[in-house]
Amino acid sequence: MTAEHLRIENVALARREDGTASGQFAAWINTAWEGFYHKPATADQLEQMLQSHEADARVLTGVYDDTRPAGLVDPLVPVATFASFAKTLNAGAGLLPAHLVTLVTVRPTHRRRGILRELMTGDLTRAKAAGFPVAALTATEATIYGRFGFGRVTEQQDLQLDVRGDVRFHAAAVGSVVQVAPEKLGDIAGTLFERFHETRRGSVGRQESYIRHATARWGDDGPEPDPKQRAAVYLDATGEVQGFVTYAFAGWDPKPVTLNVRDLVAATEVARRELFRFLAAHDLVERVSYPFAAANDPLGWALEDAARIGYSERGHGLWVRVLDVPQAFAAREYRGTGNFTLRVEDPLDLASGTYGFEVGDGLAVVTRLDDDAPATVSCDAVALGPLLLSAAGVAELHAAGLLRAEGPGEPERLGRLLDLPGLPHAINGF
Ligand SMILES: CC(=O)SCCNC(=O)CCNC(=O)[C@H](O)C(C)(C)COP(=O)(O)OP(=O)(O)OC[C@H]1O[C@@H](n2cnc3c(N)ncnc32)[C@H](O)[C@@H]1OP(=O)(O)O
Repeated sequence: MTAEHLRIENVALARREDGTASGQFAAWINTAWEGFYHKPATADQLEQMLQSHEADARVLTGVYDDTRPAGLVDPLVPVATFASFAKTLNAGAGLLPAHLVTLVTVRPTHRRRGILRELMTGDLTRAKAAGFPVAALTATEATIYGRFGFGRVTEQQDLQLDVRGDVRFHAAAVGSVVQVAPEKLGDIAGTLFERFHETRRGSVGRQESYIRHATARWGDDGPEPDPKQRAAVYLDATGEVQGFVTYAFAGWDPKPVTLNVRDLVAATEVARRELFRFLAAHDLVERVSYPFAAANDPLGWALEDAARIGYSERGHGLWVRVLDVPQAFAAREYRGTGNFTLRVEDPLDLASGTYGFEVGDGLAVVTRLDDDAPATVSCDAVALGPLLLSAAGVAELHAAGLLRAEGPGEPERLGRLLDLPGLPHAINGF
């Protein structure tokens, strides 16, 4: 529990009479930025942040410590920040309303006193009451959020493509790539992402900042225009736009000379391949670096020489917390026909219970049973995210100790119902 002198307050997305961001909003943003070691926001940046927060309809929470000496500290400055907003998660057979958590910071003077625990517990409880079947976040450190029932569902890594010489692809080029001014991506970027999002298991909806980045109104250094950014779109043989990429030259000093992809969204695998072919065709550049590669990126199969690809910065991507088991697991795909009973133990008591699954025709009917109904398999809340998105096979989750199956051969039988081809993947963070 936080101490009595700490106040938890909702921070309004408010403006002063002159239209600029309110002092409380400004102090909240600057505290959150300080938590991630950014410089304080300029007035223009604050306005950008306010607009994007309004577009996302974000809910901001600040924690205030009134015992700090008033002469030394502006009382509007929080000691902790926490934000959430609503998007969707592609669970495989449908898009689930998803409660997204972001900008969690606690000042060093107040850390490890239970502030995060209190904020997260209250927030997830309210999200469940509001009807969200899942919550999600992208984490700075892997060891923080499992205790709150978030399980890792995607991996992401930097892909480095060696583009020295002639990069050869198995398939002949199709369609065409057109270089465009980034501002032309205004409508295209959102539409293409929605097409990707509707088809890719594990994808999570994008916040407003992605459009601002795509159009170079925001750059790598924050919410301000970035003239370094370039853009291109891919058109298929019928002339329909099927993908876009934004990228920037990293300069002549870092070696190898690198082109950094900032965003690449393709509605088809062919569009993705052709955008990489375009990137690989840049003269004077030795390497193309792409930051959102999946654990087993398909680009390797497109190249005659897969050894041109290297990976670095392998890390966790999206973390998912199931809040409502029947609703979440009804939006997932299944295989075969059969049934099983799952018991969930949840330290926050949000998803606890025993659930019956009747699987058939690629879907499942999931119902809550009496808590003491016999279970064929049991797990803690932290395993629900990976199980929901089939981020690992049942046998792997069982061997990892995340799933406990009650009989010989049970993991294999459940795997035949639950294991899906391919891995979930998300191409954004928040
Ligand atoms: C979704 C996002 O925004 S990800 C970004 C998270 N923020 C950051 O990384 C910025 C820098 N770090 C911080 O601001 C803080 O240290 C936070 C937010 C990570 C933790 O806040 P605190 O208030 O200190 O956490 P709190 O005291 O509530 O700890 C809750 C639990 O998490 C654990 N914990 C807290 N921080 C960490 C950590 N960095 N690594 C591992 N465990 C942690 C605590 O041990 C505690 O465990 P327990 O309750 O099971 O015994």
